[in-house]
Amino acid sequence: MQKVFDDVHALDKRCVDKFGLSEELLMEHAAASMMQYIRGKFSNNEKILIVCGAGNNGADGIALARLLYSQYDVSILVPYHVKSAMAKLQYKRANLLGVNIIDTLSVLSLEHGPDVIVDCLFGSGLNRDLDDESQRLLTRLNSRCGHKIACDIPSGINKQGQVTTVGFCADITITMGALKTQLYSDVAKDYTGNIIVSDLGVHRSIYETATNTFLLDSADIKLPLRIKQNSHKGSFGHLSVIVGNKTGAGIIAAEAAFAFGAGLVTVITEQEVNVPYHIMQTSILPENCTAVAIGMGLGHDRKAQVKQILNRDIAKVVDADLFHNDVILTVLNSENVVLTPHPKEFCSLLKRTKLAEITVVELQNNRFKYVRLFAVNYPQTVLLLKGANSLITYNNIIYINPLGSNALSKGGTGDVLTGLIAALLAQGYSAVNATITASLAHCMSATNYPKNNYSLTPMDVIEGVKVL
Ligand SMILES: NC(=O)C1=CN([C@@H]2O[C@H](COP(=O)(O)OP(=O)(O)OC[C@H]3O[C@@H](n4cnc5c(N)ncnc54)[C@H](OP(=O)(O)O)[C@@H]3O)[C@@H](O)[C@H]2O)[C@@H](O)CC1
Ligand SMILES: [K+]
Repeated sequence: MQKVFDDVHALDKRCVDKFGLSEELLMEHAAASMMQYIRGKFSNNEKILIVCGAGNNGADGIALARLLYSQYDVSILVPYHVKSAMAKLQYKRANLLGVNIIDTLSVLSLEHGPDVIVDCLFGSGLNRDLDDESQRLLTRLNSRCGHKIACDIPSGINKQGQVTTVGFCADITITMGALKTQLYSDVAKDYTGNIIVSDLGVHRSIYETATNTFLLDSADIKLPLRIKQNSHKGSFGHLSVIVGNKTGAGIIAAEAAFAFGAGLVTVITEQEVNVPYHIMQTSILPENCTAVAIGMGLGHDRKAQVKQILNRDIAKVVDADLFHNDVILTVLNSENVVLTPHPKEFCSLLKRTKLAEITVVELQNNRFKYVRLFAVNYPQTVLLLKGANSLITYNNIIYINPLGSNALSKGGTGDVLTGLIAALLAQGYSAVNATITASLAHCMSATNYPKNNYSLTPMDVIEGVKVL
């Protein structure tokens, strides 16, 4: 788990004030980390184009050019007059050294384009929409071949993680000092490539302060591995899955839960459904069940039974149609409840809770803002907002799961996730731990799928979970 910050300016300033480092020293480390990456990956004399803006992001790039000069065939493109004091200083040094400085892309030959393009146009100082010239430049850079490196933040991604016009499409983002929230918006996922952090003069653990946002990784998974030999099926919980009129959703969730360690799984259904022999079925909630999964494929029927189940003091994961029903309000802020909406369902939840009345577009442009709003008002409820980077919140902390893949953009995969969370709740995991592990398992299964990114089925995700 790594720390993530909304704003690192305060961290830069703290480094200067508290440890006596200078802005110039921090910048030297930023440039050196990009140099190390390039040296580790590219042999001498490769062609490198560094595109530098007027501020300190540009200054990072000009300093990088100085470090790479003579080992590589380096050019810096400086399309605007350099403005910041550091950019002016770095420009002067690069000039004295004899670095090739150009002001337009058209002087570079198209046939022998650069092997590496480093984007240092805008970083954390992007404070307005890109003008036409910058948009054209980024579009042309994106269309060129070559390994693409973004310095700090791909140019065009703003503080909210939005790309309002054009953004630099990087293979890798080398971000300075610490991870930033804006790199983990859903939109940013198509621009950042891999993300690595550069230390800035002190080790990252010293540079970073406290935060309430964390980035999950595969090491955070806690699989329900069984320890005691002296056990029986009841030792691993009894999950009830409420099956609605779209029966498939509940059955998929039940299958997923069985594969993820639940000792017993029962589907609660009004009419007999076709389930595998190892899954039981009945019409009322068994007394000994230890968790419930409810909402998938439920429609708007069975209101009385739904209300009764939601009122039972039992761990539960709530999904799908229930976000369009005021009955959801009855479970908010009770312990051991996990909500798993997709963006449209979350908008409905925000409306029902009277926290906000917004469109899906507004939500997707500001996912962190609205998840925090919900978290502040319902700190005891675990929320998992689905997306390219799913966000999990509990107790005012946000956990980002960056492992999602487009292979999961399929009907039924959400029902698998519900089943995985419910399986862990049934086995006694806390609501937040169940959600973190299930969310990671879901994504890791999809990533491990050996074929391609279009043919994954919910059953493949379940199969993958079996071999994590
Ligand atoms: N602080 C530190 O200690 C360290 C900082 N570091 C580095 O500094 C970076 C932040 O530098 P920064 O604050 O100078 O901002 P930056 O991203 O270069 O952009 C500002 C310039 O862009 C301009 N501009 C903005 N939007 C625009 C638009 N749409 N279209 C056109 N122009 C636009 C804006 O113009 P202005 O608003 O002044 O008119 C200004 O000239 C950070 O990302 C990291 O790489 C590291 O070296 C580590 C140490
Ligand atoms: K950049």
